[in-house]
Amino acid sequence: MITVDEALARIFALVSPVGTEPIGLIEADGRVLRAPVRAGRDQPPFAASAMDGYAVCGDLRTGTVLRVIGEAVAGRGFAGKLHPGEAVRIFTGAPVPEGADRVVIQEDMQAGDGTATMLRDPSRNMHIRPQSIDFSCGDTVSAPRRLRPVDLALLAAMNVPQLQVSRRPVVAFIATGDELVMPGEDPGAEQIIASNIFALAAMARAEGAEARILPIARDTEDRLRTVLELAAGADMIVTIGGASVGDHDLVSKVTDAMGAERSFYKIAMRPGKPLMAGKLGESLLLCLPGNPVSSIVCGHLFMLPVLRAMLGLGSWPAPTRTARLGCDVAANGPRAHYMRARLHPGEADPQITPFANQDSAVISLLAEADALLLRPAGDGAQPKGAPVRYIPLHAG
Ligand SMILES: Nc1nc2c(c(=O)[nH]1)N[C@H]1C(S)=C(S)[C@@H](COP(=O)(O)OP(=O)(O)OC[C@H]3O[C@@H](n4cnc5c(N)ncnc54)[C@H](O)[C@@H]3O)O[C@H]1N2
Ligand code: MOO
Repeated sequence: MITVDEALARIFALVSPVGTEPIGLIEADGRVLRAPVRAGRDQPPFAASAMDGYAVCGDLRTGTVLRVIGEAVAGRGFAGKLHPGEAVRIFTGAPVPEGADRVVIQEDMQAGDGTATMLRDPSRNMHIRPQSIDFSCGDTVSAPRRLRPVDLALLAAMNVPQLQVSRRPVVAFIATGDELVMPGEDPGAEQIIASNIFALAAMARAEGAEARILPIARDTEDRLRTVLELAAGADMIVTIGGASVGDHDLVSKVTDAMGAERSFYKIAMRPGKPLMAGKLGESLLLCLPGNPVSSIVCGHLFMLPVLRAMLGLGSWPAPTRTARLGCDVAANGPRAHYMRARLHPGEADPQITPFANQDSAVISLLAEADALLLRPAGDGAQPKGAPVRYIPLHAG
Protein backbone atom coordinates (compact mmCIF):
# COMPACT_ATOMS: atom_id res chain seq x y z
CA MET A 1 0.00 0.00 0.00
CA ILE A 2 1.25 3.47 -0.83
CA THR A 3 0.90 6.59 1.30
CA VAL A 4 -1.66 9.33 0.69
CA ASP A 5 1.13 11.68 -0.50
CA GLU A 6 2.47 9.09 -2.93
CA ALA A 7 -1.05 8.37 -4.21
CA LEU A 8 -1.70 12.07 -4.75
CA ALA A 9 1.61 12.52 -6.58
CA ARG A 10 0.75 9.63 -8.87
CA ILE A 11 -2.70 11.02 -9.58
CA PHE A 12 -1.36 14.53 -10.25
CA ALA A 13 1.03 13.01 -12.80
CA LEU A 14 -2.05 11.96 -14.80
CA VAL A 15 -3.76 15.35 -14.69
CA SER A 16 -3.34 18.38 -16.89
CA PRO A 17 -5.30 21.63 -16.76
CA VAL A 18 -8.45 21.84 -18.87
CA GLY A 19 -8.77 24.46 -21.62
CA THR A 20 -10.25 27.91 -21.18
CA GLU A 21 -13.43 29.63 -22.34
CA PRO A 22 -14.53 33.27 -22.50
CA ILE A 23 -16.93 34.47 -19.83
CA GLY A 24 -18.66 37.74 -18.99
CA LEU A 25 -17.74 39.43 -15.72
CA ILE A 26 -21.23 38.88 -14.27
CA GLU A 27 -20.81 35.08 -14.58
CA ALA A 28 -17.19 34.93 -13.46
CA ASP A 29 -17.49 34.63 -9.66
CA GLY A 30 -15.68 31.47 -8.50
CA ARG A 31 -14.25 30.72 -11.93
CA VAL A 32 -10.48 30.33 -12.38
CA LEU A 33 -8.63 33.05 -14.23
CA ARG A 34 -5.75 31.45 -16.08
CA ALA A 35 -3.73 34.31 -17.56
CA PRO A 36 -2.89 37.69 -15.99
CA VAL A 37 -5.19 40.54 -16.98
CA ARG A 38 -3.75 43.96 -17.72
CA ALA A 39 -5.43 47.26 -16.85
CA GLY A 40 -5.98 49.43 -19.89
CA ARG A 41 -6.39 52.62 -17.88
CA ASP A 42 -5.34 54.44 -14.70
CA GLN A 43 -7.66 54.52 -11.69
CA PRO A 44 -8.52 57.19 -10.94
CA PRO A 45 -7.67 58.53 -14.39
CA PHE A 46 -7.09 62.02 -12.87
CA ALA A 47 -6.31 63.51 -9.46
CA ALA A 48 -9.70 63.37 -7.75
CA SER A 49 -11.26 65.10 -4.78
CA ALA A 50 -11.71 62.79 -1.80
CA MET A 51 -14.25 65.11 -0.14
CA ASP A 52 -17.07 67.57 -0.76
CA GLY A 53 -15.73 71.11 -0.33
CA TYR A 54 -13.63 73.68 -2.15
CA ALA A 55 -10.57 73.24 -4.34
CA VAL A 56 -8.06 75.93 -3.39
CA CYS A 57 -4.39 76.87 -3.68
CA GLY A 58 -1.71 78.97 -2.04
CA ASP A 59 -1.39 80.15 1.56
CA LEU A 60 -4.61 80.04 3.46
CA ARG A 61 -5.59 80.58 7.06
CA THR A 62 -8.60 81.25 9.24
CA GLY A 63 -10.57 84.15 7.83
CA THR A 64 -9.20 84.02 4.25
CA VAL A 65 -11.99 84.93 1.82
CA LEU A 66 -11.93 83.23 -1.59
CA ARG A 67 -13.89 84.02 -4.73
CA VAL A 68 -15.80 80.95 -5.98
CA ILE A 69 -15.23 80.82 -9.74
CA GLY A 70 -16.97 77.57 -10.71
CA GLU A 71 -17.90 74.03 -9.85
CA ALA A 72 -16.41 70.54 -10.35
CA VAL A 73 -18.64 67.51 -9.95
CA ALA A 74 -17.93 63.79 -10.44
CA GLY A 75 -18.10 63.18 -14.18
CA ARG A 76 -17.82 66.88 -15.11
CA GLY A 77 -14.78 68.85 -14.04
CA PHE A 78 -14.01 72.58 -14.02
CA ALA A 79 -12.53 73.56 -17.38
CA GLY A 80 -10.49 76.60 -16.27
CA LYS A 81 -7.45 77.17 -14.08
CA LEU A 82 -7.48 78.11 -10.41
CA HIS A 83 -5.35 81.01 -9.06
CA PRO A 84 -4.55 82.15 -5.51
CA GLY A 85 -7.54 83.91 -3.98
CA GLU A 86 -9.97 81.72 -5.90
CA ALA A 87 -11.87 78.53 -5.03
CA VAL A 88 -13.81 75.98 -7.06
CA ARG A 89 -16.78 74.31 -5.42
CA ILE A 90 -15.93 70.60 -5.68
CA PHE A 91 -17.57 67.27 -4.87
CA THR A 92 -16.19 63.84 -4.02
CA GLY A 93 -14.83 62.06 -7.10
CA ALA A 94 -14.58 65.19 -9.25
CA PRO A 95 -11.32 65.99 -11.09
CA VAL A 96 -9.24 68.50 -9.13
CA PRO A 97 -8.96 71.65 -11.27
CA GLU A 98 -5.62 72.75 -12.69
CA GLY A 99 -3.81 75.00 -10.24
CA ALA A 100 -5.50 73.57 -7.11
CA ASP A 101 -3.24 71.99 -4.49
CA ARG A 102 -5.75 70.99 -1.85
CA VAL A 103 -9.44 70.53 -1.09
CA VAL A 104 -10.86 72.11 2.04
CA ILE A 105 -13.92 70.25 3.32
CA GLN A 106 -17.11 72.27 3.31
CA GLU A 107 -17.46 71.92 7.11
CA ASP A 108 -14.36 74.16 7.37
CA MET A 109 -15.74 76.86 5.02
CA GLN A 110 -18.47 79.46 5.31
CA ALA A 111 -20.27 79.82 1.96
CA GLY A 112 -21.23 83.41 1.04
CA ASP A 113 -22.60 85.10 -2.05
CA GLY A 114 -19.99 83.98 -4.62
CA THR A 115 -17.40 83.60 -1.83
CA ALA A 116 -16.12 81.05 0.62
CA THR A 117 -14.43 81.98 3.90
CA MET A 118 -11.98 79.75 5.77
CA LEU A 119 -13.39 78.94 9.24
CA ARG A 120 -10.09 77.43 10.41
CA ASP A 121 -6.52 76.95 9.29
CA PRO A 122 -6.26 74.23 6.64
CA SER A 123 -5.78 70.68 7.86
CA ARG A 124 -2.70 68.63 6.95
CA ASN A 125 -4.86 66.38 4.79
CA MET A 126 -5.01 67.63 1.17
CA HIS A 127 -8.09 65.48 0.44
CA ILE A 128 -6.76 64.77 -3.06
CA ARG A 129 -6.42 61.22 -4.42
CA PRO A 130 -3.52 61.20 -6.87
CA GLN A 131 -4.06 59.81 -10.34
CA SER A 132 -3.46 55.98 -10.38
CA ILE A 133 -3.53 55.64 -6.59
CA ASP A 134 -5.57 52.43 -7.13
CA PHE A 135 -3.82 51.07 -10.23
CA SER A 136 -2.01 52.25 -13.35
CA CYS A 137 -2.47 51.34 -16.98
CA GLY A 138 -0.47 48.11 -17.44
CA ASP A 139 -0.85 46.85 -13.86
CA THR A 140 -2.05 43.24 -13.75
CA VAL A 141 -4.38 40.98 -11.85
CA SER A 142 -2.23 37.89 -11.37
CA ALA A 143 -3.22 34.38 -12.40
CA PRO A 144 -4.00 31.62 -11.82
CA ARG A 145 -6.56 32.65 -9.28
CA ARG A 146 -10.09 31.72 -8.32
CA LEU A 147 -12.07 34.89 -8.84
CA ARG A 148 -13.70 36.34 -5.74
CA PRO A 149 -16.34 39.07 -5.75
CA VAL A 150 -13.71 41.74 -5.03
CA ASP A 151 -11.65 40.57 -8.04
CA LEU A 152 -14.69 41.22 -10.22
CA ALA A 153 -14.88 44.78 -8.91
CA LEU A 154 -11.17 45.28 -9.66
CA LEU A 155 -11.51 43.84 -13.17
CA ALA A 156 -14.60 45.95 -13.77
CA ALA A 157 -12.67 49.08 -12.68
CA MET A 158 -9.99 48.06 -15.20
CA ASN A 159 -12.73 48.06 -17.85
CA VAL A 160 -12.40 44.34 -18.57
CA PRO A 161 -15.88 43.08 -19.45
CA GLN A 162 -14.85 39.57 -20.52
CA LEU A 163 -12.26 37.04 -19.28
CA GLN A 164 -10.72 33.71 -20.23
CA VAL A 165 -11.38 31.21 -17.46
CA SER A 166 -10.92 27.47 -17.10
CA ARG A 167 -13.87 25.62 -18.56
CA ARG A 168 -15.71 23.52 -16.02
CA PRO A 169 -14.16 20.04 -15.79
CA VAL A 170 -16.84 17.43 -16.42
CA VAL A 171 -17.06 14.77 -13.71
CA ALA A 172 -19.20 11.68 -14.31
CA PHE A 173 -20.33 9.90 -11.14
CA ILE A 174 -21.29 6.23 -11.19
CA ALA A 175 -22.70 4.46 -8.13
CA THR A 176 -22.43 0.70 -8.35
CA GLY A 177 -24.35 -2.05 -6.58
CA ASP A 178 -27.53 -4.14 -6.75
CA GLU A 179 -28.45 -2.91 -3.28
CA LEU A 180 -28.84 0.71 -4.34
CA VAL A 181 -31.85 2.72 -5.43
CA MET A 182 -32.12 6.46 -5.98
CA PRO A 183 -33.75 8.70 -3.34
CA GLY A 184 -37.53 8.76 -3.83
CA GLU A 185 -37.67 5.26 -5.29
CA ASP A 186 -39.23 2.35 -3.46
CA PRO A 187 -36.37 0.27 -1.99
CA GLY A 188 -36.75 -3.48 -1.61
CA ALA A 189 -36.36 -4.97 1.89
CA GLU A 190 -32.62 -5.51 1.37
CA GLN A 191 -31.88 -2.34 -0.52
CA ILE A 192 -30.53 1.02 0.62
CA ILE A 193 -30.51 4.48 -0.92
CA ALA A 194 -27.54 5.72 -2.94
CA SER A 195 -26.35 8.61 -0.79
CA ASN A 196 -22.68 9.50 -1.08
CA ILE A 197 -22.98 10.29 -4.78
CA PHE A 198 -25.00 13.40 -3.88
CA ALA A 199 -22.32 14.69 -1.53
CA LEU A 200 -19.58 14.01 -4.05
CA ALA A 201 -21.47 15.66 -6.91
CA ALA A 202 -22.20 18.70 -4.73
CA MET A 203 -18.54 18.92 -3.66
CA ALA A 204 -17.43 18.79 -7.29
CA ARG A 205 -19.93 21.46 -8.30
CA ALA A 206 -18.90 23.74 -5.47
CA GLU A 207 -15.31 23.43 -6.67
CA GLY A 208 -16.33 24.55 -10.18
CA ALA A 209 -16.96 21.28 -12.01
CA GLU A 210 -19.93 20.16 -14.03
CA ALA A 211 -21.20 17.05 -12.23
CA ARG A 212 -23.13 14.38 -14.12
CA ILE A 213 -24.81 11.64 -12.12
CA LEU A 214 -25.12 8.57 -14.34
CA PRO A 215 -27.57 5.70 -13.76
CA ILE A 216 -26.67 3.25 -10.99
CA ALA A 217 -24.57 0.39 -12.41
CA ARG A 218 -25.95 -2.98 -11.33
CA ASP A 219 -23.48 -5.68 -10.32
CA THR A 220 -22.98 -7.29 -13.71
CA GLU A 221 -20.01 -6.70 -15.93
CA ASP A 222 -22.24 -5.71 -18.86
CA ARG A 223 -24.21 -3.14 -16.89
CA LEU A 224 -21.09 -1.59 -15.39
CA ARG A 225 -19.45 -1.44 -18.80
CA THR A 226 -22.53 0.18 -20.36
CA VAL A 227 -22.64 2.90 -17.71
CA LEU A 228 -18.87 3.47 -17.94
CA GLU A 229 -19.29 3.94 -21.69
CA LEU A 230 -21.86 6.65 -20.99
CA ALA A 231 -19.12 8.50 -19.13
CA ALA A 232 -16.82 8.67 -22.16
CA GLY A 233 -15.51 12.17 -22.73
CA ALA A 234 -15.68 13.22 -19.07
CA ASP A 235 -12.53 14.76 -17.63
CA MET A 236 -12.90 12.55 -14.59
CA ILE A 237 -14.94 9.41 -13.96
CA VAL A 238 -15.67 8.73 -10.30
CA THR A 239 -17.03 5.28 -9.53
CA ILE A 240 -18.37 4.54 -6.08
CA GLY A 241 -18.34 1.04 -4.57
CA GLY A 242 -17.29 -2.28 -5.99
CA ALA A 243 -13.66 -1.36 -5.34
CA SER A 244 -12.86 -4.03 -2.78
CA VAL A 245 -12.01 -7.70 -3.11
CA GLY A 246 -15.49 -9.30 -2.94
CA ASP A 247 -16.92 -11.49 -5.72
CA HIS A 248 -19.28 -8.67 -6.71
CA ASP A 249 -16.66 -5.94 -6.69
CA LEU A 250 -16.33 -5.58 -10.44
CA VAL A 251 -14.84 -2.16 -10.99
CA SER A 252 -11.21 -3.15 -11.49
CA LYS A 253 -12.14 -6.18 -13.63
CA VAL A 254 -14.39 -4.19 -15.97
CA THR A 255 -12.18 -1.11 -16.24
CA ASP A 256 -9.15 -3.35 -16.90
CA ALA A 257 -11.10 -5.07 -19.69
CA MET A 258 -11.95 -1.66 -21.13
CA GLY A 259 -8.24 -0.84 -21.36
CA ALA A 260 -7.84 1.35 -18.28
CA GLU A 261 -4.28 2.11 -17.21
CA ARG A 262 -4.15 1.56 -13.48
CA SER A 263 -1.85 3.84 -11.53
CA PHE A 264 -2.32 2.24 -8.12
CA TYR A 265 -4.78 0.31 -5.97
CA LYS A 266 -5.00 0.66 -2.19
CA ILE A 267 -3.70 3.41 0.03
CA ALA A 268 -2.43 3.26 3.61
CA MET A 269 -5.30 5.35 4.89
CA ARG A 270 -8.45 4.90 6.91
CA PRO A 271 -11.16 5.16 5.78
CA GLY A 272 -10.66 4.78 2.04
CA LYS A 273 -8.08 2.02 1.76
CA PRO A 274 -9.43 0.35 -1.42
CA LEU A 275 -9.09 3.43 -3.62
CA MET A 276 -7.96 2.90 -7.19
CA ALA A 277 -6.86 5.47 -9.74
CA GLY A 278 -5.75 5.49 -13.34
CA LYS A 279 -6.86 6.54 -16.79
CA LEU A 280 -9.73 5.26 -18.88
CA GLY A 281 -9.28 6.68 -22.36
CA GLU A 282 -8.69 10.40 -21.84
CA SER A 283 -10.56 10.46 -18.52
CA LEU A 284 -8.96 10.34 -15.11
CA LEU A 285 -10.46 7.34 -13.36
CA LEU A 286 -11.01 7.58 -9.61
CA CYS A 287 -12.59 4.47 -8.12
CA LEU A 288 -13.78 5.20 -4.60
CA PRO A 289 -14.80 2.68 -1.97
CA GLY A 290 -18.55 2.39 -1.44
CA ASN A 291 -18.83 3.10 2.27
CA PRO A 292 -20.34 6.59 2.40
CA VAL A 293 -17.76 8.09 4.75
CA SER A 294 -14.83 6.46 2.93
CA SER A 295 -15.94 7.84 -0.41
CA ILE A 296 -16.56 11.37 0.88
CA VAL A 297 -13.23 11.44 2.75
CA CYS A 298 -11.54 10.32 -0.48
CA GLY A 299 -13.47 13.09 -2.22
CA HIS A 300 -11.84 15.66 0.08
CA LEU A 301 -8.38 14.12 -0.14
CA PHE A 302 -8.23 13.24 -3.85
CA MET A 303 -11.18 14.41 -5.96
CA LEU A 304 -11.08 18.06 -4.87
CA PRO A 305 -7.27 18.48 -5.24
CA VAL A 306 -7.54 16.84 -8.69
CA LEU A 307 -10.29 19.27 -9.68
CA ARG A 308 -8.16 22.20 -8.53
CA ALA A 309 -5.28 20.88 -10.62
CA MET A 310 -7.60 20.50 -13.61
CA LEU A 311 -8.79 24.06 -13.11
CA GLY A 312 -5.19 25.24 -13.35
CA LEU A 313 -4.70 26.05 -9.65
CA GLY A 314 -1.69 23.76 -9.22
CA SER A 315 -1.12 20.39 -7.62
CA TRP A 316 -1.64 20.72 -3.88
CA PRO A 317 -2.99 18.39 -1.21
CA ALA A 318 -6.12 19.32 0.73
CA PRO A 319 -5.16 22.27 2.96
CA THR A 320 -4.66 21.46 6.65
CA ARG A 321 -4.68 23.63 9.78
CA THR A 322 -3.44 23.28 13.33
CA ALA A 323 -5.51 22.58 16.43
CA ARG A 324 -4.94 21.24 19.96
CA LEU A 325 -6.33 17.89 20.96
CA GLY A 326 -9.42 18.18 23.15
CA CYS A 327 -8.82 14.71 24.65
CA ASP A 328 -6.12 12.03 24.87
CA VAL A 329 -5.92 9.81 21.78
CA ALA A 330 -4.53 6.28 21.51
CA ALA A 331 -1.61 5.33 19.25
CA ASN A 332 -2.52 5.07 15.57
CA GLY A 333 -1.93 1.98 13.43
CA PRO A 334 0.00 1.69 10.16
CA ARG A 335 -2.56 3.64 8.07
CA ALA A 336 -3.07 7.41 8.22
CA HIS A 337 -6.40 7.92 9.96
CA TYR A 338 -8.75 10.75 8.99
CA MET A 339 -11.07 10.95 11.99
CA ARG A 340 -14.38 12.76 12.05
CA ALA A 341 -14.06 15.40 14.74
CA ARG A 342 -15.64 18.43 16.28
CA LEU A 343 -13.86 21.80 16.56
CA HIS A 344 -14.25 24.15 19.52
CA PRO A 345 -12.86 27.67 19.31
CA GLY A 346 -9.75 28.09 21.49
CA GLU A 347 -7.69 31.09 22.59
CA ALA A 348 -5.17 30.60 19.78
CA ASP A 349 -5.70 27.30 17.96
CA PRO A 350 -9.10 25.63 18.16
CA GLN A 351 -9.54 22.41 20.14
CA ILE A 352 -10.38 19.28 18.21
CA THR A 353 -12.09 16.18 19.58
CA PRO A 354 -12.58 13.04 17.48
CA PHE A 355 -15.85 11.14 17.75
CA ALA A 356 -15.67 7.77 19.52
CA ASN A 357 -17.40 6.01 16.62
CA GLN A 358 -15.35 6.11 13.40
CA ASP A 359 -17.27 3.43 11.45
CA SER A 360 -16.98 4.34 7.77
CA ALA A 361 -20.63 3.49 7.12
CA VAL A 362 -21.96 6.11 9.57
CA ILE A 363 -22.72 9.15 7.50
CA SER A 364 -24.71 10.92 10.24
CA LEU A 365 -21.48 11.44 12.21
CA LEU A 366 -19.77 12.91 9.17
CA ALA A 367 -22.66 15.34 8.91
CA GLU A 368 -22.00 16.32 12.55
CA ALA A 369 -18.26 16.74 12.03
CA ASP A 370 -16.49 20.06 11.47
CA ALA A 371 -13.15 18.56 10.51
CA LEU A 372 -11.10 15.48 9.74
CA LEU A 373 -8.44 15.06 12.42
CA LEU A 374 -5.28 13.73 10.76
CA ARG A 375 -3.52 10.94 12.64
CA PRO A 376 -0.34 10.13 10.73
CA ALA A 377 0.53 6.47 10.13
CA GLY A 378 2.33 5.02 13.17
CA ASP A 379 1.75 8.12 15.31
CA GLY A 380 2.09 7.36 19.03
CA ALA A 381 -0.51 8.10 21.71
CA GLN A 382 -1.04 11.84 22.15
CA PRO A 383 -2.19 13.75 25.24
CA LYS A 384 -4.94 16.32 25.41
CA GLY A 385 -3.49 19.68 24.29
CA ALA A 386 -0.99 18.21 21.82
CA PRO A 387 -0.78 20.08 18.48
CA VAL A 388 -2.36 18.21 15.57
CA ARG A 389 -3.32 18.89 11.97
CA TYR A 390 -6.83 18.76 10.59
CA ILE A 391 -8.72 19.27 7.33
CA PRO A 392 -11.66 21.66 7.71
CA LEU A 393 -14.90 20.33 6.28
CA HIS A 394 -16.67 23.68 5.93
CA ALA A 395 -15.53 27.00 4.61
CA GLY A 396 -14.73 29.68 7.18
N1 LIG B 1 -12.24 -8.97 2.82
C1 LIG B 1 -12.22 -7.62 2.75
N2 LIG B 1 -13.36 -6.96 2.76
C2 LIG B 1 -13.36 -5.62 2.72
C3 LIG B 1 -12.14 -4.93 2.69
C4 LIG B 1 -10.94 -5.66 2.67
O1 LIG B 1 -9.82 -5.11 2.64
N3 LIG B 1 -11.03 -7.02 2.68
N4 LIG B 1 -12.16 -3.58 2.74
C5 LIG B 1 -13.29 -2.97 3.40
C6 LIG B 1 -13.24 -1.56 3.21
S1 LIG B 1 -12.10 -0.75 4.10
C7 LIG B 1 -14.15 -0.89 2.47
S2 LIG B 1 -14.15 0.82 2.42
C8 LIG B 1 -15.17 -1.56 1.69
C9 LIG B 1 -15.15 -1.02 0.27
O2 LIG B 1 -15.90 -1.82 -0.49
P1 LIG B 1 -16.35 -1.49 -1.95
O3 LIG B 1 -15.71 -0.30 -2.50
O4 LIG B 1 -16.24 -2.74 -2.72
O5 LIG B 1 -17.83 -1.06 -1.72
P2 LIG B 1 -19.14 -1.91 -1.70
O6 LIG B 1 -18.86 -3.28 -1.19
O7 LIG B 1 -19.79 -1.77 -2.98
O8 LIG B 1 -19.92 -1.11 -0.61
C10 LIG B 1 -19.48 -0.97 0.70
C11 LIG B 1 -20.65 -0.47 1.55
O9 LIG B 1 -21.07 0.78 1.10
C12 LIG B 1 -22.43 0.78 0.64
N5 LIG B 1 -22.53 1.60 -0.54
C13 LIG B 1 -21.94 1.38 -1.71
N6 LIG B 1 -22.24 2.36 -2.58
C14 LIG B 1 -23.03 3.21 -1.93
C15 LIG B 1 -23.68 4.42 -2.29
N7 LIG B 1 -23.54 4.95 -3.50
N8 LIG B 1 -24.41 5.06 -1.36
C16 LIG B 1 -24.55 4.53 -0.11
N9 LIG B 1 -23.95 3.39 0.29
C17 LIG B 1 -23.22 2.74 -0.61
C18 LIG B 1 -22.68 -0.67 0.35
O10 LIG B 1 -24.04 -0.99 0.40
C19 LIG B 1 -21.86 -1.38 1.40
O11 LIG B 1 -22.55 -1.40 2.62
O12 LIG B 1 -14.93 -2.94 1.64
C20 LIG B 1 -14.63 -3.54 2.90
N10 LIG B 1 -14.54 -4.94 2.73
O1 MOO C 1 -11.22 1.97 4.22
MO1 MOO C 1 -12.79 1.49 4.43
O2 MOO C 1 -12.87 2.89 3.55
O3 MOO C 1 -12.23 1.84 6.05
O4 MOO C 1 -14.19 1.63 5.32
